[in-house]
Amino acid sequence: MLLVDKHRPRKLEALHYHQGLSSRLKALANSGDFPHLLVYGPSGAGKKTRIVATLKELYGPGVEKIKIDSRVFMTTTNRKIEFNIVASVYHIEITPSDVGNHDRVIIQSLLKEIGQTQQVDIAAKQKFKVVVINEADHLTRDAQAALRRTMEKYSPNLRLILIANSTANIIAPIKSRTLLIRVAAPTIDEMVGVLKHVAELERFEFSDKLARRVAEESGRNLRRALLMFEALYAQNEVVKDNTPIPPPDYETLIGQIADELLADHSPARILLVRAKFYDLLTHCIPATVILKLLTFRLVAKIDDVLKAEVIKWAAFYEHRIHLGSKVIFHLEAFVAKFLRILESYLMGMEF
Ligand SMILES: Nc1ncnc2c1ncn2[C@@H]1O[C@H](COP(=O)(O)OP(=O)(O)OP(=O)(O)O)[C@@H](O)[C@H]1O
Repeated sequence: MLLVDKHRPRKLEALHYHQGLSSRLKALANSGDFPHLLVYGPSGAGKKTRIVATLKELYGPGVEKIKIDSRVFMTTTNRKIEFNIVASVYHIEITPSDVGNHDRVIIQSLLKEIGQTQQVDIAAKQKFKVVVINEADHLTRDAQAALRRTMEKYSPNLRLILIANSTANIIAPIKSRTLLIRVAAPTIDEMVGVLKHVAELERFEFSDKLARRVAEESGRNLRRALLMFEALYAQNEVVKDNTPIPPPDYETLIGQIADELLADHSPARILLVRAKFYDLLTHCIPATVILKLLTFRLVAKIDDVLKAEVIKWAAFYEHRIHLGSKVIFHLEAFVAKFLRILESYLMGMEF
């Protein structure tokens, strides 16, 4: 098991930082009047960990016994869409953005079904079920409107916890019906505290100086810091204060893709790079993360006049990724576009 999972705190009291927030969540969970929540903050700040701990406070340890259900939904055009649900007796967790534009169907059918049934366990501490919605900021407008309606209609049986990176894409009526909770990224000192704690549990020698370097290089993303910390010990027999910190494997691979594209601009390169894209995708690296990192790597190495154009097309294909279903097409299309822009520039043509 990876350290990020092995040492993930399971209770609100065990969370290392933002103590004020933990005690507020605890008070809410015990108040008997739990509201809908919108939890937002940057990646790796500990949103999910905090929510799982809150659910435990609400329902007790039974909430940790989860199973994965695969369900099939029908769209209005009679297309079948498969969708996975993570559920315990007390709550369910969904990521509607997995089905792109069909997210409204999921929200409507699933929430209606849950909202109309009461808690099965009579001894449950709460009468309502909780629905955790991941990546709520990627929901389409239609899905958000459907969500807003369910919030009003089924509120006796249902509480929503929406997770998002930012509230910018969330419609105002949802914001006004939820309690907004911001989970800020931990400070470097707070991260050093967590890293030292994990090192102690694993009995690793870990100096403050090295902990600080890991925290700083992770960009205040705690998950990334813990992964880097683990890689550091897995790849080196002796770890010193100045041992280079290896970047995650997927970043190295994306760096290689960027170098290969810059070295040769032929169509054959696109084919070669495709295998690497598949490799990343099968390891569950989201296509948007691949596109973003690849763009940053490419932009750092091209002429200034091209930068704005490349970023514009990266944004265009990122949008396409959200709309379409075969992400590989859009990654390849971006690569082809990039090579065309570069070639045109090198040949002195308009791009
Ligand atoms: N308060 C905390 N104390 C100690 N460790 C923590 C704390 N919060 C989070 N962590 C660690 O950081 C890791 C990342 O946290 P988490 O998955 O909750 O982040 P997130 O904000 O939901 O990220 P993302 O938005 O990318 O899904 C967890 O696996 C856990 O090990």
